[in-house]
Amino acid sequence: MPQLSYARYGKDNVRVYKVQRNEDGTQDVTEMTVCTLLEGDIAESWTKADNKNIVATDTQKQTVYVMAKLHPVNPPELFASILANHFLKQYSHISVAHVSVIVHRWTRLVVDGQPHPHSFLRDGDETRTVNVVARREKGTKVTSGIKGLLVLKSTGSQFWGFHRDEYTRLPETTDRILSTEVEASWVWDEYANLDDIQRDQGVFNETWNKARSITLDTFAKENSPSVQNTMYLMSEQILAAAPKVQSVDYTLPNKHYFEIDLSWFDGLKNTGKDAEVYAPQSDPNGLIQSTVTRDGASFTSS
Ligand SMILES: O=c1[nH]c(=O)c2[nH]c(=O)[nH]c2[nH]1
Repeated sequence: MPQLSYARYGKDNVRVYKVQRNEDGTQDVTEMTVCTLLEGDIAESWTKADNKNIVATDTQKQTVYVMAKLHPVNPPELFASILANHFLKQYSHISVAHVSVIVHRWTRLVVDGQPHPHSFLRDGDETRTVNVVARREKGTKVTSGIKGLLVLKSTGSQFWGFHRDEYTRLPETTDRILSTEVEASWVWDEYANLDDIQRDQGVFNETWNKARSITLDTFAKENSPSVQNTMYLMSEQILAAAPKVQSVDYTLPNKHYFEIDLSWFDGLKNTGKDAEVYAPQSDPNGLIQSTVTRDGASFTSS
């Protein structure tokens, strides 16, 4: 007999914008994309065509809008937790609520040397990410992150001493271009309830800013021996800076820039120390991933 061994459902790509009108006449804006997914006593919709326990995905979407009106949307960790816990409170047959939030950049414009009160710039595709899983009677797991942060350094990166055998063609290098699109996330110690998350709300923005600076500073300053080592140094520093973070994940593509031999054209020198013109590669790319946990924390790869 086939069995429904896992099911969840919800609304993805719910786009929400909220404005905050401040007393001094300035305005703040937040634009986000939300995904909600619910688990619980819902199997009979799949197996018996009985929808009585189905909170329609449209209802979930309307709830996102109502919660965004009734509650702060910043920090996104708090908003996602409010939303997830609302689903558990409102629907006794729902046992797990997953909420993810992607916050898009709207950076205040500087006009005539002054921050403009109500005009903003989309300065890049980088997003702030939050993933919350609230389990009935078990607490709320919050994961925060950065995605789409594209960086490049034109020197200060090496890669040598790697394993060589009959399949190896890559030469060793002590000076190469390093470029990656940072995806980083950090998992918070599990929260027992929404009040604890509310109490901690200041720490989420602070940690996001620190994680972003650590990522950028380490990328720029280290003479990197490998993407692997660089991401480990970043992870260690985030754990040191945020005592309530239990683990840090990085996913870093290695976006290659190939040297071009132009010696066929009048003996032009464009390799090694003479390399100036390179061919950026869209694919394939290296892909380096790791999870760094605090001492004693266990981890099983999925
Ligand atoms: O930093 C790197 N790590 C690797 O594992 C690797 N492999 C490769 O071809 N280039 C690189 N660079």
